[in-house]
Order: sequence, then C-alpha cells, then structure tokens
Amino acid sequence: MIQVAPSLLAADFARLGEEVSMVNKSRASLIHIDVMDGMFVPNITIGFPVIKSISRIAEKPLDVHMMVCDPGRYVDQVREAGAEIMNVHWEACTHLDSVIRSIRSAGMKAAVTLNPATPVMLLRDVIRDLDMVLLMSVNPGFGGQNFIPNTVRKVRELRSLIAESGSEAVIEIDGGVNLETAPALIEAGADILVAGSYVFRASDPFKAISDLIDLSE
Ligand SMILES: O=C(CO)[C@@H](O)[C@H](O)COP(=O)(O)O
Ligand SMILES: [Fe+2]
Repeated sequence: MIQVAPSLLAADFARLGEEVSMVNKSRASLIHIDVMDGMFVPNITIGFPVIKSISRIAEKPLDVHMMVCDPGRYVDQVREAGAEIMNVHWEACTHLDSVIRSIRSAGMKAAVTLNPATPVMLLRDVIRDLDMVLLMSVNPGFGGQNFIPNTVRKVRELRSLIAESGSEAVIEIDGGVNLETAPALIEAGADILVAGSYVFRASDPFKAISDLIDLSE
C-alpha cells in the first residue's frame, strides 16, 4: 500500500502545532519537513529549533529534506532535532559516500534526493547503502508547482536499479503530487508520496490523505 508524507511547507505556520496534530491523527506514515538555505535553492524556510519543536509533538517519524549546500555539515544537528530520515541532495554533496555513512552512524536512515534533471543511474554505486531515494518531481524550492511527467519513467528505472542491486531502498516522490498525478507513480513502483498543497489546501486534509492512500487499494 502507498504511504503518504504530508509536507509541512504548505501548512499554516501560525497554526503549526494544530497542523502536526492533524497529521498525527491521520493515516500518514511520515511528516516531511523541507529545510532550504537560500543558496542550494532560492527559498529559505525553517531550521533546527522549529524541527525540534515539531519533534516534541510529532507521533510520526520526521523525514527531513535538506535543500542546502553541503548538507553533511548538519548531520548531528538534524539528528539532535529529532529526525528519523535525513534526505540529502546528490547535487549538494561532494563526498556523497561519506555523508551517507555519517547519517547512518548517527542512527538515522539515509536518503538521497535527485533533482528532475539528475539521472537515476548516478546512484548505482551507493544504492545498496541507502534506505530511501527521493525523486523530485518538481524543481526544488517551492510548494505548489506542477508535476514533471518524466518522473514516472525515472521511478521505473529506479525500481529496476533497486531490484538488480539487491538494495532495500524505498522510493519517495516529492512535488506536485495529487489525485491526478499519483496513480501513474503508484503503478510505476513508488512507495511513499510527499504531498504539500494537495493535503494542506484541501477542505478536509484527513480525507485528502486517505484518498491518496486508497488509490493503491
Ligand atoms: O521539497 C519540496 C519543494 O522543494 C516539497 O516537499 C514541497 O513542499 C511539495 O509541495 P507540493 O508540490 O506538494 O505542494
Ligand atoms: Fe520536500
């Protein structure tokens, strides 16, 4: 069954506690948190003090998506903030193998994210060391963008790479996910769908999460 990770980027930050409580009570599997530094991507979002506060009330594991330059600098801070999964961009790491090792040594699950223009095959030599691969289905930096259809082909390619290599990595997709774009992703082999605007702009966010999960039944 498909899993859903609501992205808090689309939440109302003035009511962040209530939004996290909503996710706690929903059928979502993870809480997705987008950290942006204004360098790797043009936008700036939230940092460690906010993640720490979220982790105090969150009843689902925190999936922290680091859209920052040289994310290996922050492994200890991400762990101390309460993350279970640390997602780093392939494009932001000069020494990716070493960053993956330090994330796992810190006791977190290691995830690598690929931008839409970054080929799946570039993960061939690290795929067995990953717990998750996140494919961006929009260019990172902002919520509410349109889904890039080529992602579906990348999911299939990644599914084959995982099978051939004997990796246990799960496939997460992020950007423009909704009831129209999700079916092809599920069919292609995605495991987890991140959804921001689709969930938090819905009149009934609980139902929105449930409807996405029910697509895979
Ligand atoms: O990482 C990002 C954007 O860079 C995402 O996690 C967005 O927050 C997804 O938002 P929607 O496209 O679902 O509105
Ligand atoms: Fe994200």
